[in-house]
Amino acid sequence: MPRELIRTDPDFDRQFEALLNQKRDEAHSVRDVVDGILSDVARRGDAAVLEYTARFDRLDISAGDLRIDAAEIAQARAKCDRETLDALALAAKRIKAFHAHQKPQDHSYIDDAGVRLGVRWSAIDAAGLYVPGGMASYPSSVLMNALPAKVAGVERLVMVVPTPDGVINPLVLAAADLAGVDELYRIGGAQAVAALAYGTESLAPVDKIVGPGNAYVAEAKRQVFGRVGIDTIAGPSEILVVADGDNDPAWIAADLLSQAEHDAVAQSILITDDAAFASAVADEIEQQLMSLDRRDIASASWRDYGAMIVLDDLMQAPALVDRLAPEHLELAVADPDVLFARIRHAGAVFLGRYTPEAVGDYVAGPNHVLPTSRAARFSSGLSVLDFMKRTTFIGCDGDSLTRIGPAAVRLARAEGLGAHAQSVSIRLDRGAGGEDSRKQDHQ
Ligand SMILES: NC(=O)c1ccc[n+]([C@@H]2O[C@H](COP(=O)([O-])OP(=O)(O)OC[C@H]3O[C@@H](n4cnc5c(N)ncnc54)[C@H](O)[C@@H]3O)[C@@H](O)[C@H]2O)c1
Ligand SMILES: N[C@H](CO)Cc1c[nH]c[nH+]1
Ligand SMILES: [Zn+2]
Repeated sequence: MPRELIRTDPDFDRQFEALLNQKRDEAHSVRDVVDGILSDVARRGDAAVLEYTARFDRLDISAGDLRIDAAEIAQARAKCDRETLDALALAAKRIKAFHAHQKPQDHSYIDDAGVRLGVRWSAIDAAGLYVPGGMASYPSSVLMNALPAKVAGVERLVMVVPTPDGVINPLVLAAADLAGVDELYRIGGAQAVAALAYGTESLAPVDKIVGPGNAYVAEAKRQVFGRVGIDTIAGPSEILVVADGDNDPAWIAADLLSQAEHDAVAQSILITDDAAFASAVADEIEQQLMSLDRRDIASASWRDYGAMIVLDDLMQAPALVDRLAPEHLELAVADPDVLFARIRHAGAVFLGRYTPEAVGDYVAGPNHVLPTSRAARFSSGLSVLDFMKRTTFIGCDGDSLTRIGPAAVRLARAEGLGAHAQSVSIRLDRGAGGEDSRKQDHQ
């Protein structure tokens, strides 16, 4: 049974704290296993990747088969039905349009001292896109990973996806083709993250690795950070639904199960102000589980990590939501904006009874690669900005250096860094601001 927390219970605060501290994806064993895989791939390259692929994905191949070639992609595309390809194209169009709005502008200005200052944005050269594939296949995650990178202007898009038993959903390859992925490899887990970070004989390293995945993938990204960039840690899925008693319990049950079915360590939480509604949702979940294909996964997730929280008043919800900082937050109430205005920490918010989280997983437009495990307190979902970085620039002429340079000299001396002081003062001493220096200014 999932946890039940009642606001009026004297033990509520302790129980809520325990819910917050429940660990789903940070087991020590995962950390050590990943550490071993990363160092092995760094040392032995393809040979190690092939061994782990045989062990974890039951796929015995040679190095020449790691990459998925254009012919296999074309064959896969041909196997997809027209309606599904059309749905994929609609999703791609909407995702691209939303992300196009995120493209940042360069800017520069000349300040009061006459110094030219600014910021220039540029794309990273090569991005590694992790598309999960262990327990389900995610064509939608191909689009969510690749399209922001394309909008940003990344030149080399390298996608990895595990193919358990050698099986791959053709729509995953069709999505990669549609999104303009440059290289595809049939590998997953920590070994794929290692290959992207360190490079192997078959795969040149990338600059940044993005994308969701299970606990092994999330931990591998944590461990390679620094050698390469990473996006947020998007681990096992989560949903928090804030719902009043006017909802249909079947709708809310379906929403909670939509994320529970991702992973036995996914988490679904209901917050309501109506105890009878909470128990109707719980009954409905048991009903719906019976006919769900992925009932084993979903019921394990609901049993072990599910929770129902009953409050006296839904206006108590925002403070709890902010502490939970969920990946997805549904506000299934008549006027969601009242609660939304009071909430700051959530990866993505779904407003009103007619916005199920699943519409955001596929076609709404915003990214579904979102921070999990309370990382929404300090990070955001995948965006165009994850594939770009800023370079600042500074341009002094003789006059402006004369204005701000003396303070730099003084601070450099205060830090005991004589060469720093000298590199500024030498220019001031030789007449910055004077006739000769001005001739070379701003060329
Ligand atoms: N947050 C998001 O945006 C988002 C989006 C989609 C999916 N997800 C999440 O991604 C996850 C996908 O997980 P998945 O398992 O289906 O696919 P996955 O591709 O993340 O993981 C599969 C890989 O895990 C590795 N692995 C499995 N067991 C292992 C073990 N015992 N030791 C070492 N490595 C092992 C294997 O290498 C395997 O190839 C789910 O948790 C789902 O909720 C999150
Ligand atoms: N809900 C997942 C993110 O947690 C994304 C996804 C892809 N397909 C279905 N769902
Ligand atoms: Zn989902």
